[in-house]
Amino acid sequence: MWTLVGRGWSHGRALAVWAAGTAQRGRLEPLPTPTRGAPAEFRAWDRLYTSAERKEKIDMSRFSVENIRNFSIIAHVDHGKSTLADRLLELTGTIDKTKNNKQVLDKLQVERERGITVKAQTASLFYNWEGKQYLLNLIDTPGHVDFSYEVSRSLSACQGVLLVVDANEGIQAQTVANFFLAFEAQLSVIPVINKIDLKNADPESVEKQIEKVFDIPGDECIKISAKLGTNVERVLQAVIERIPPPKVHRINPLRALVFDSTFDQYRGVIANVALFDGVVSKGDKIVSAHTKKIHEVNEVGVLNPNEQPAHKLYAGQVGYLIAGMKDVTEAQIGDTLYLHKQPVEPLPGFKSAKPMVFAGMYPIDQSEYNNLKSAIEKLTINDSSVTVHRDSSLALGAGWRLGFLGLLHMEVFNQRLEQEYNASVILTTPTVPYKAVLSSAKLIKDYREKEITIINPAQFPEKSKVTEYLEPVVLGTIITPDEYTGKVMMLCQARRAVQKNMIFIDQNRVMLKYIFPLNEIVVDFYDSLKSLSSGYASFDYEDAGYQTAELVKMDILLNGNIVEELVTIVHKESASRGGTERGRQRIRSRLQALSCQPRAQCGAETCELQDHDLSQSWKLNRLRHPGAPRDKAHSVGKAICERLKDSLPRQLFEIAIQAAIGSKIIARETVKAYRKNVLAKCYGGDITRKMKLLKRQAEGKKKLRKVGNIEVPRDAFIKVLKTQSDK
Ligand SMILES: Nc1nc2c(ncn2[C@@H]2O[C@H](COP(=O)(O)OP(=O)(O)OP(=O)(O)O)[C@@H](O)[C@H]2O)c(=O)[nH]1
Repeated sequence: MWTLVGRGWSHGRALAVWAAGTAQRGRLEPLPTPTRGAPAEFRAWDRLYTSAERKEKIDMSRFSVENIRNFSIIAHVDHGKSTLADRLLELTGTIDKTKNNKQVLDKLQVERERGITVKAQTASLFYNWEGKQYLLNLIDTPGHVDFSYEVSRSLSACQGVLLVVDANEGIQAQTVANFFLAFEAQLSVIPVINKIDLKNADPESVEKQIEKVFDIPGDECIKISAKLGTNVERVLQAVIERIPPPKVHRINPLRALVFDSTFDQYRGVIANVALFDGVVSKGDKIVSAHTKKIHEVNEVGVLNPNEQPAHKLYAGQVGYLIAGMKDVTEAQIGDTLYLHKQPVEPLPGFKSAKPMVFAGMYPIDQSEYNNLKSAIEKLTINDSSVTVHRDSSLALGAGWRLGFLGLLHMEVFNQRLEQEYNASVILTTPTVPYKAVLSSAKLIKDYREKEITIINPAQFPEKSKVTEYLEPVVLGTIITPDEYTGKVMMLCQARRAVQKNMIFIDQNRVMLKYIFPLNEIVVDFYDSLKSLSSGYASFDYEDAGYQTAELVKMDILLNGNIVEELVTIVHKESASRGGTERGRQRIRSRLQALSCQPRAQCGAETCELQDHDLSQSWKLNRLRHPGAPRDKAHSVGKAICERLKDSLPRQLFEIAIQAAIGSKIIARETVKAYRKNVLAKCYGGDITRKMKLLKRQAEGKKKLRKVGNIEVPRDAFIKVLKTQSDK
């Protein structure tokens, strides 16, 4: 069905509109799989017009509160949430059943390219069962730890969840984290064991794991294959039977929670709302509890899964609302909306997301500053977990320091800026938020606080100004097959982690809990864990506050000039100063446990330590291998110099890359100069003439080296810290 037909639309007119839209926006957004049989290209055109112009409004009053179920699908990465959502959309007739329905709710280009969900998506399904028509509001959530904020927000609009677990992989770290989010929100949990069609599927043992870890009786698990559609109908029935309807009152004044929002450049903010009380319709004057600003509602509706305008939205329902909000301050996620002159007690809202990594973001060209500013503002409406502070750098000009929930989140945000807003940026080295406790009353007065948070390493205060430094820590959960436990523990110790707990979740799978310094896991811990466990171990973490740490600022210099954007804060391990006898004793006993000898006595070509990140096991290394890096700062400095060397293009002059702590150089690499063959034209000839030419070339290079501007490529900053492929 092509919705433009019958409304005075001709193919020609539609084409003109398409052309205008394309020219204005530069390109069309990637499209979800066409629904209701519409050709993909036509679905693009209909985005240019308000939903009201092209669709009949639906009457939502036919769904009484008792016939509404609001639920999320939660799971570990790749356990099949979006595939299950596809089947539920098909079963309820929301989309046509075609072979092309693959992760229909993953609408963003970045989601399609990376094959992961990064943004929670809502879909309202209409389903007839036992003679009653039900409204099932489904929210498909991301699985990756960086996007768990999306999960917790989605849960606020729900009364239950489908907890999907892969029948082959079993319970993984994000399964545990997501279960506890739902449990703490007191939601009904329906365990769904997916992928039973796989050859190695073992649904019975996964059932036992669910019983043991979550205390849910095994017979409550529904075993399905989302891919083949096996038993998916039972999931819908369980949603109706086991998830309670929302507890709301339609006769009370309006109380709507904004749990998500997106930005449309033609219509402004589209707020996703869950109505806890009352009714809302077009023309209503609503007030934001946060800004107290009054807005007139232009459109309300449900997502089916595309926008479907409705006459009204009623308490208990989940839908969208457009009210002419144009900027980020007017569209706060967690805000409560109420009717003008009918104030209500605001809903609790959400804990704001706590950024885990910060990085500087600058326009490639300063003339692009305003465009980039507006793009960042619009994208932060779509992704409220990003924090933005203004910043500037000598080399890169005016920009911002942005806070993200992890490195993947940072990369996805960057990719979305490029794909959705055509904005290219320079991103600087990511860092975690350290703290420093200031030592003197004068400093405290200057900074206006005793404890400052350092989100830019260039502003790291010297040791003389502080009484102590603090680093952020997280509580990490690792689930691994038992055979890898030893290696996993070694890796954790090398990352300065402290073990808190260890339990067997079945005969051969272990769940480990560690307190990690955030800095140790944020970049490549996950990759190391995956590689040492042949991909079987999974990892999730949550904030656990701060701990005292010995930190030092490490500068990176290119031909003697500090690259401010690459300044790094590193942990200075006690052993760098030789360590204590107790420390050395502990290391010896660890070596003993590994049946390994210290230093030169270790004759093994490969030993257990070498299977994982050797540079991180520096303490043990030093004891075993003479010449191993002396401390953490040395190994980090060396690694940064090496990676920078790989990403810097050769120039006409030599480039010295150095890592320094204060005035002490701790690592050095050299990028050799291109060498023009100045002797090419000398056929035979006098040796003194050749020497003269070579001398002149050397002098020229010396001069060039002094004035030469070393260009650091845009992606070099990320490459410097990130050695391996995407998480
Ligand atoms: N064999 C089999 N494969 C499945 C099944 N369900 C999902 N898959 C596959 O598993 C992969 C991941 O599926 P998704 O639905 O994207 O998983 P997800 O949990 O939504 O992933 P994220 O949103 O990135 O966390 C895809 O390749 C699916 O085709 C199933 O029942 N059987």
